[in-house]
Amino acid sequence: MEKKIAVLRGDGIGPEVVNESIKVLERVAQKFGHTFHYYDIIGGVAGLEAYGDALRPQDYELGRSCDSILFGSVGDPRKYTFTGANGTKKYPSRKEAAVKALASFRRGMELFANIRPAKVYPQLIQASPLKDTVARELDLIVLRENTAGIFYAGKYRKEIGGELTACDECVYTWSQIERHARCAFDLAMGRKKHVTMVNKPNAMETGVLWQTVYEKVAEEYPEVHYETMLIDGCAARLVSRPGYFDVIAAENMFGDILSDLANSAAGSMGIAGSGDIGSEGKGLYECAGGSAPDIAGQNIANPIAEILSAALMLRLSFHMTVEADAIEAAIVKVLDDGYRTGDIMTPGGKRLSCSDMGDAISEAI
Ligand SMILES: NC(=O)C1=CN([C@@H]2O[C@H](COP(=O)(O)OP(=O)(O)OC[C@H]3O[C@@H](n4cnc5c(N)ncnc54)[C@H](O)[C@@H]3O)[C@@H](O)[C@H]2O)C=CC1
Ligand SMILES: CC(C)CC(=O)C(=O)O
Ligand SMILES: [Mg+2]
Repeated sequence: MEKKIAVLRGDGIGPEVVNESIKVLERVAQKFGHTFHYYDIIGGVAGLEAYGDALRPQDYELGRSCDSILFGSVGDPRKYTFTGANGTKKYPSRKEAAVKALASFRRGMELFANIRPAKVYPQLIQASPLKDTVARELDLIVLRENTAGIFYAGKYRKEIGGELTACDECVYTWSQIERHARCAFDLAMGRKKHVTMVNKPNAMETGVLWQTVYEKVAEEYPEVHYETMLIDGCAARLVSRPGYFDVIAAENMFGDILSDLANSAAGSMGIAGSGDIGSEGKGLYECAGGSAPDIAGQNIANPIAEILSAALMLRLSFHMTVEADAIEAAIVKVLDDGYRTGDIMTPGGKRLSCSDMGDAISEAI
């Protein structure tokens, strides 16, 4: 098969981990007889520095025209503020910020389903901050809504009554929730048939609408055990009984937070793969974590998150199941062999650099 992949390496550790994903994809191409064509896009802070634009319109069109996008995280808090003419710190508006590169694809391509699996690898159980007995049952998907909510509705920062004031509205439509609900129930049908829809209807009108729509869609899936849970209670249960969950369905901001929580409970953000998918089948694949500026440029990041994201691309957008399985099995083999990057806090093991971990996974395929 031939596939076109847009590659946006992004900022911080983005280029380091994306390069390892491409190494692994090339090994898959060689072994299974595929051809992947890569189309580079410079975006995020790198785009701001190169072109004064976190994502140029022509680069958005390029990404959209490809079969999928492999994306390194964007943003760098070290470069987020800049000094204004009078020496005061200034904060850019969201339109000027690096996140535009990500938001443009998510919104423009209607990639409404952000699939974020989190599971504890038995080999990494001691890396979890949770007790062994609690951690070993963690195997879930956070399905985060990706195109609406507080990230995208009415926003302002202005002076009102002599005081600097800011506002972020949270808006959801019935159809945005409905397509998300169908995706959650379909995912659950292929797993443990359990959907927990997380929101805050006791405080938010959008939460009430989420509940109404989800209840209606749930009627079409009588085999699935459906329930709602308040976001705060869900966060608590994620660390006390993570094995309780199967598919956690959440609006945008809650899903953003819970997916980091679930993956950190599983051992590290360095193993957190993620895929943003729309109804056309195309997707944007990126690790769930950020650009990790604290470890950038040292070749010590864990490439597994980005490699798992590439495997998700093969599985969900290219329907290459055997190939995706091969990547996931190679990761298990490497972990079985005791190889670890520095973020994995297990005793012993052989510490590898980011690029050596990429080599090891690629050789294990
Ligand atoms: N999809 C995207 O483009 C995302 C971008 N960001 C951006 O990333 C920047 C940094 O955000 P933070 O809050 O620091 O979150 P972060 O996820 O980048 O880092 C949090 C912690 O996890 C560690 N970590 C993350 N990924 C790792 C990996 N692959 N290997 C080893 N350790 C890893 C980091 O070293 C750090 O200690 C910000 O500008 C933020 O806006 C954050 C999340 C997603
Ligand atoms: C840069 C953020 C808006 C994105 C984020 O945190 C995420 O996608 O997990
Ligand atoms: Mg996040």
